[in-house]
Order: sequence, then structure tokens, then C-alpha cells
Amino acid sequence: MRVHVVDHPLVAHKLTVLRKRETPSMIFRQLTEELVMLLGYEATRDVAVEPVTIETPVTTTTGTRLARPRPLVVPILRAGLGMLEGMVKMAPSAEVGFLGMARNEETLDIVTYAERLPADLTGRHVFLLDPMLATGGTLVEAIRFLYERGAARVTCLCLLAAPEGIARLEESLGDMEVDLYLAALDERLNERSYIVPGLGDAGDRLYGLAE
Ligand SMILES: O=P(O)(O)OC[C@H]1O[C@H](OP(=O)(O)OP(=O)(O)O)[C@H](O)[C@@H]1O
Ligand SMILES: O=c1cc[nH]c(=O)[nH]1
Ligand SMILES: [Mg+2]
Repeated sequence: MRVHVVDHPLVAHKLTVLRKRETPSMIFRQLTEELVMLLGYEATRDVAVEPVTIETPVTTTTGTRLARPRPLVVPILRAGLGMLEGMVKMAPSAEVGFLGMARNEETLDIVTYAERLPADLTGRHVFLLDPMLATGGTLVEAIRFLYERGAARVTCLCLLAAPEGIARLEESLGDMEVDLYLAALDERLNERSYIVPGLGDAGDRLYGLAE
């Protein structure tokens, strides 16, 4: 697995505001979208492209477009949904699929409760979106699922990860190649398997309480 921490002053600044306890949901959603755009810029740096002939007002020229089959963007519900808008703004021709997964907060087991993806992912480059990589249980399940469906390549975008989750991915993925883009690699997990210093429960902060 290749881990890329996007080291940029704007990422660090926005992430700091995102972490703050008092940041309200509306600002949290906005910052999440902006952070995904910055991560997405890096994560798509080597996405496959192909030449395309176009007419400008002056002449015919050869430009570039994202190659077919189109990249597939997959947010892991619920919290990953907060990352979708920013990613599709960066790659508007990408297709979008959905995975709904939740970790049981007592047992940490993962339940997949929804799936809406193409039946065959052969040749597809999948961009998996989930803000939090904690124990890694969710991402391991999701990546396995995508490769079993035939995905050619999986790139994960997370805002935060714990070293424990990265170690779990490295142990569990064998020869499945994964690129992981992060806004920050945090210190550790706490006794409830929350990321420290972290930002709390990303799903609740995005969609939980009305202000
Ligand atoms: O690495 P793990 O230990 O598996 O934990 C990370 C998962 O936990 C959170 O989702 P949660 O299960 O809280 O669902 P939600 O998005 O609906 O809040 C987060 O968005 C990840 O999907
Ligand atoms: O810190 C964490 C860990 C798992 N899920 C979250 O939303 N936050
Ligand atoms: Mg949650």
C-alpha cells in the first residue's frame, strides 16, 4: 500500500478548523468538501487519460479527457457522502456508486447494509471515499469487495487515519494494490477505537445534530 499524506498549508489549516469541537455541521460539511477537492487533486494525478480531438473557435486541436471506462467514485455511507460533492466537482465525468457500511461501536464488526455499484468492475479505477480510517475494518471490507468485483485499481481518500488502521490494511490486503491519500496521519486510537486527536464521529458531525 502506498500512503500519501497531502502536506499543504491549506489542508493543514482547514483540517485544524474541522477538528475543533465547536465547528458547526454547516462549516464542517463545507470544509470537508474543500479538503476533498485538495486531496482529489493529488489522488487523480496519475488517473488514466486519452486524447480527444476538439474544435476551438480558431482551429482543430487534440486535448485530453479521462479515459474510458470512466473512473468510479464510491462514498462509504454515511460519512463518506460528505466527501462526494467535492470529488465529483474535481472529476465531473466520473461515475458514482454507493456502499453503505457501519461499524458496530461495541464489537467493531462491520455491517454492509447497502450496495449500489456496477455488477462488473473490470478495468475500473475506483476512488473510495471515507473520512475516517480507524481500525481499518471498514476499508478492508470495502477494498476486498471492489477487487472481488474486478476493479483494476483502488485509490482511497480519507481525511484522517490511525497508524493501527494502516497496519491492519497492510496485513490484510496481501497483493491487492491500494493508494491511500490522507489529510493527516494521527497519533493513535483510544480505548473506544476513536482516532486521537481526531475529530470525533465524522457521520454525526456531518449529519447528526441540527445547529
Ligand atoms: O476503521 P473503522 O474502525 O472500521 O472505522 C471507520 C468507520 O467508522 C465511521 O463510520 P460509522 O461506522 O460510524 O458509520 P457512519 O458513517 O454511518 O457514521 C467512518 O466513517 C468509517 O466508515
Ligand atoms: O474517530 C473515529 C473513528 C471511527 N469513526 C469516526 O467517525 N471517528
Ligand atoms: Mg459514525
